[in-house]
Amino acid sequence: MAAQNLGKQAAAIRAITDYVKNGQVIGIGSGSTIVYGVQELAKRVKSENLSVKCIPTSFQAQQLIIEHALPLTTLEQCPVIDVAFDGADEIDKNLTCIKGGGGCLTQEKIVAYFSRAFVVMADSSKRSDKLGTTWMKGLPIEVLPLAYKPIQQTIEKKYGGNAVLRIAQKKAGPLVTDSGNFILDWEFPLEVDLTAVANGVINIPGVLEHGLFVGMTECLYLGHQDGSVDIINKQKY
Ligand SMILES: O=C(CO)[C@H](O)[C@H](O)COP(=O)(O)O
Repeated sequence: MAAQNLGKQAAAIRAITDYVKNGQVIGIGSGSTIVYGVQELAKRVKSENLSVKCIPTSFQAQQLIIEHALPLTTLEQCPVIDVAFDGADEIDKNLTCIKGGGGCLTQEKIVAYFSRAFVVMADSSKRSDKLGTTWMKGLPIEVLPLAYKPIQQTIEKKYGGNAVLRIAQKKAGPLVTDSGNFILDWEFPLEVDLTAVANGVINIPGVLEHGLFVGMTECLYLGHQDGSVDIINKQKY
């Protein structure tokens, strides 16, 4: 297994071990790290005969839940989630995350927000002293397709940087999210107050969500390639 994947797996196993309890409603994030989390969850559900319900944050997450024969539910049926697990693209010391590298940020943020605990699992390469220095692909912003151009121009004019329309792979044209929208990856100037700007960006009509998760993470599990895991709680900061 690649070194980075060892870190992802170690973090995911430890997070699932610590947080999952019988009877919980569990949010399932998206990306490659959560795959290890779902594998571990399925193992525990089987071996301990746990009764849980899972809420997906994407089509990928829904498929993972189904493939592992875990019970699938919806926010309509279970509007309060006990714990949501997800990966991240970059995380700073305040446990603020950039998410959305996989294009699922809006559903991910909804599920995280309505969870009693939002737990991030990541390999150690995701840790950063300053957001934007290890994840160089920009802050993902989900927008309504009809408004992408004026939103792009407004962000660049008002806040600087480049808001790049994410292009699909193996399909001509832009990437279309699970909710039928476009993503602008905003390569922001490092000197901006990212939280303040993200709060401004969200008020532009046609912007649905951005991938900055501020004050949401209860606990970060950061896995290293030797199998060790740092557990970093919100209270530490
Ligand atoms: O935000 C996400 C998807 O929208 C993912 O959680 C993020 O991209 C991390 O992915 P990975 O676990 O593959 O590193």
